[in-house]
Amino acid sequence: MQTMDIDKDTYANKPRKKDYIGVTFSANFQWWKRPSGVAAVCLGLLCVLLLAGIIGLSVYYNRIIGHYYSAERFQTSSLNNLTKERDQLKTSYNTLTKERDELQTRYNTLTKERDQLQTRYNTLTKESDQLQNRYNNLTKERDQLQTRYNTLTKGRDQLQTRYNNLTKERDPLQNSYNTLTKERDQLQTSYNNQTKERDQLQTRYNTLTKEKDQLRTSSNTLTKERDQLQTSSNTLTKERDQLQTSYHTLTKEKDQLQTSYNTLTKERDQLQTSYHTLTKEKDQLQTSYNTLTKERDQLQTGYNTLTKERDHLKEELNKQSSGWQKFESSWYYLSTEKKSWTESRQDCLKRGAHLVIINSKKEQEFIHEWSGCLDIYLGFHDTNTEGVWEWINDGALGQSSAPGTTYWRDGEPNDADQGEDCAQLSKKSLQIYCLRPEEQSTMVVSKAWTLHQHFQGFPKASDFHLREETLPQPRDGQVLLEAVFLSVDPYMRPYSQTMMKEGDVMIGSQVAKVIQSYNPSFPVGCHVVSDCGWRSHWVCDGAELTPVLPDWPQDIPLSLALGAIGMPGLTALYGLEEVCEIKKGETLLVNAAAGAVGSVVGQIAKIKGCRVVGCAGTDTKVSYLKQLGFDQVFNYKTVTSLEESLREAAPHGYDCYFENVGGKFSSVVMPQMREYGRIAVCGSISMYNDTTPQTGILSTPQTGKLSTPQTGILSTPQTGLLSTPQTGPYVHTYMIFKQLRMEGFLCARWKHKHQQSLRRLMAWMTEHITGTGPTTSLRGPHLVITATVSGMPDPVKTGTRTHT
Ligand SMILES: NC(=O)C1=CN([C@@H]2O[C@H](COP(=O)(O)OP(=O)(O)OC[C@H]3O[C@@H](n4cnc5c(N)ncnc54)[C@H](OP(=O)(O)O)[C@@H]3O)[C@@H](O)[C@H]2O)C=CC1
Ligand SMILES: CCCCCC(=O)/C=C/[C@@H]1[C@@H](C/C=C\CCCC(=O)O)[C@@H](O)C[C@H]1O
Repeated sequence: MQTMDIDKDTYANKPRKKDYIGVTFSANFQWWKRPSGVAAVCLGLLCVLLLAGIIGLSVYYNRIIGHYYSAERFQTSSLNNLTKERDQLKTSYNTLTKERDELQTRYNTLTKERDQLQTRYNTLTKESDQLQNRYNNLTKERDQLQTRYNTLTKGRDQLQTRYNNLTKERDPLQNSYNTLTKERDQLQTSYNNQTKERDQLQTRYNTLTKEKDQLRTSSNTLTKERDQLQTSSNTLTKERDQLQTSYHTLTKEKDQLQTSYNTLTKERDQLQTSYHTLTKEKDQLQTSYNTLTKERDQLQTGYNTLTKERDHLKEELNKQSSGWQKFESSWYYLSTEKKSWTESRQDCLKRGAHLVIINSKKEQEFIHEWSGCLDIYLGFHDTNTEGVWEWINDGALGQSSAPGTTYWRDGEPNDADQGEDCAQLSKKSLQIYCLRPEEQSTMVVSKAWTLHQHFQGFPKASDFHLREETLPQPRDGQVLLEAVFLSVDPYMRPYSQTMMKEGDVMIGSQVAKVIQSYNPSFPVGCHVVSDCGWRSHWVCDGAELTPVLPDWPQDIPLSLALGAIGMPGLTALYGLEEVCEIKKGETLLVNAAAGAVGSVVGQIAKIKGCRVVGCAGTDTKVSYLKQLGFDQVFNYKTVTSLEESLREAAPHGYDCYFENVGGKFSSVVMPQMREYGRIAVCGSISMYNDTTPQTGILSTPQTGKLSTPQTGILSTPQTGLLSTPQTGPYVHTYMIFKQLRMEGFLCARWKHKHQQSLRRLMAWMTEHITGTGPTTSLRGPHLVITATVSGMPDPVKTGTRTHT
C-alpha cells in the first residue's frame, strides 16, 4: 500500500484510471490553500509591515536624537526638516491607515469568500465521501472482476496452451486421418464386395438351414417313432413276460382248479342228491307249515275277537259298575253333584265325555226316565253368538252335531233372566228351556309382570311391575291356563326394546297346565307350551298352544319343555345340523356352553362323534360340562389368554363354531377357524346389555336397536394372512382365505320340523335316563322358576338355570 499526496487538484480522492489499480489513496488537506488561509496570510504580512514601519521609525528617531546631541548646532536648521519629515510620516501614516482599512475591507471580503468556500468545501466533502463509497464499491467490483479476469486469463492461457498442443497433435492426426480415410474407402469397397458375397452366402445358408430343419424334423419324427416303437417293444416285452408268468401261474391254478373242480363236481353230485331229498322234505314241511299257519291265524282271529269281546264286556262292566248307562251306542253318566252348567261341562270333559247331546225323541225320553225325572243340563247353548243355539260339538266321543230339531218348551228360548245361554231338560215336561250357565262361577284373577320401563343396561327389579288382571270366562274352543314354569331368556333383553312398549306384559314362554277347557284338543290337566308371557293365568284358544309331547315320561322334568326338549334344544339341533352341517370327526367350538342352548349343542355334537370344546364363565360350569362329556373346557374369564387357550384346546383349529356370545370373543376365534369352516351365528349375548356406543361392530341391525356397536380388534393371525393389525372385527379376510361360511339363524325357520325334532331330543334324553343310549346321551339344564297361582317369582333374582 502506498500513500500519496494529491497534486494541485484540491478535491482529489478521485480514483485515477487503471494506473491506480491496487493502490489506496489518502488525501491530506493543506490549510494555506484554502481562501481563509490566504486571508490570514495577508493579514500576517500586513502586521509584519506595520511592525517593520514602527521599528524603522524608532530607528529613525534614535538617529535623530543622536544627531540632535551631536549636532545641537544644527538643531534649529533641521527643525524644519523634521517638521517636513513628520508631515511626510503623517502622510504615510494616513496612507498606511487607508491601506489598513482597505486591507480590513478586503479581509472581510475574503472572510466571506472563505465561508462560502467552506460551505462549498463541506458540500464537496460529502460528495467526495459518496464518491469514495461508490469508489470503494466499484473497487470491490473491480477486484472481483479482476479476480475473474485473472481466472479467465489463466483459463484462457491454459486453453491456449492446450490449443497449441492440440494444434501440434492435430497435424499428425490429420495426416493419419487422411491415411485412414483412404484406407476406409478401400475397406468400404472391399466391405461392399464382402457384403455381396455374404448375402449370397446367407441365401445359400438359409437354403441349407431349411434343408437342415426339414431333415431335423424328419429325424425327430423318426426318433419319436423309434422311441415309441422302443417303448412299445419294451411294454410288449414286459407284457409278454407278465403273460408268460401269468400263463404259468394260470396253468398251475387251472390244474389246481381242475383238481378242485373234479372234487367239487363229486361233492355237487352228492349235494344234488341230498338237495333233492331235502327239497322233498322241505315241501312236505312247507305244506304242513301252511296248514299250521292257517290254523294258527284262524285261532288268532278267534282269540282277538274273543279278547275284544272280553275287553268290551269288561269295559261295559266297569262302566256300569261306575254308574254309566248304555243306551243304543252311547253311554250316559248321571252326576248328582250340584254344579253350574259351566262346571258340569268341565266335569264332563274331565271324564272324557261331554254334556248330553240329544239325537232323537227316543233318546230324550230315555234320559228323562233313566235320570229319575231330574233336571238335566244339555250340551246346548248360545254362548258363542247370542241367539244362535248350537249343540256343543266337542267330538270327544266321535259324535256328530245334534240334529236341527229341538224340543223347546213353548216360548223358549226367551232369555227371561238376562244371560240365559245354556239349556236344560225339564224334569217335569220333558221339554227344554234355557237358563244362566254361570250361577256359581268365579272369575279368575291373573298376576302378570309388566315392563315398567325399558331396560338401560342390565335389567333391574324396578324395571318390572306386578299387576293383576281379571280374565274373561273361556268360551267355546278356549282354555284357561295356569303357569307351571316360566322362562327367562336372553332374547328378552333385545326384543323388549323393539317389540314392547312400557306397560306391556313381559314376553316369554311358559309351561302351563290346562285348568278349564272348551277345546277337546287340550283337555283339562294336560300341559302345553304357551307364549303368553310372564303371567300366572291366561285364557286363549288352542291355535297359539304347543302341546307338551303327549307321552312325556314321568321321570323327565316338565321344565325341560322350555330347555333341552324345547326351543333351546331345537335351536341347538338346527344350528348343528342345518347350519353347520356338522360331520363325524370334526372339531366344534361352542361358547356360553353351560347355557340352555350351549349344553345341548355340545352333547349332540358328542353323540354325532365330534370333538367338542366349550367355554363357560365359572369353574362350576366347567366341571358340569366335563361331566356332560365335553372334550376340552375352560373358564374364559380366568384364562390368561383366550387366544392361547383356544389354540391349546384345538391346535389344528375348528371346523365348526356355534356362536352364542359375539363381540370380542368371536374376533379371537375367527383366525383359528379351519378351511371350509362353518359358523352358526345363534346369538350375541355379550352385546345385549351394552349402553355406550362402541366402535367397530360389523354393522347394526336394520332397526338399529337390537345391539350397540362394539370395539373389536382382530388379532394378527398366525397364518400371516394379514400383515397389519386392523381395528374392528373385519372378518372378510378370514372368510375369504379360509373359505368360511357364516350364517345367522332363528330357530323358527324349521318350525315344520319341530314335532319330529322334539321327539328326537326326547329319545336322546330318555336314552340317558334309562341308560340305554350311548355314553353321551342328552342331559339338560332345566328351569327353576316356577309360578304359582298365589305368587309370581322375582324375575331378576330367579333368572338362573340349574342342571339335572
Ligand atoms: N337364534 C335363535 O333362534 C336363538 C338364539 N339364542 C341365543 O343363544 C344364546 C344362548 O342362549 P341360552 O343358552 O338360552 O342362554 P342362557 O341364559 O341359558 O345362558 C346364557 C349364558 O351366556 C353367558 N353370558 C352372559 N352374558 C355374557 C357376556 N356378556 N359375555 C359372555 N357370555 C355371557 C353366561 O354364561 P357364562 O357364565 O358361561 O358366561 C350365561 O349363563 C343367546 O345369545 C341367545 O340369544 C337362543 C335361542 C334361540
Ligand atoms: C340380536 C338378538 C338376537 C336374539 C337371538 C335370540 O335369542 C332369538 C330368539 C328367538 C326367540 C324370539 C322370541 C320372541 C320374539 C317373537 C318375535 C315375533 O315375531 O313374534 C324365539 O322366537 C325363538 C328364537 O328364534
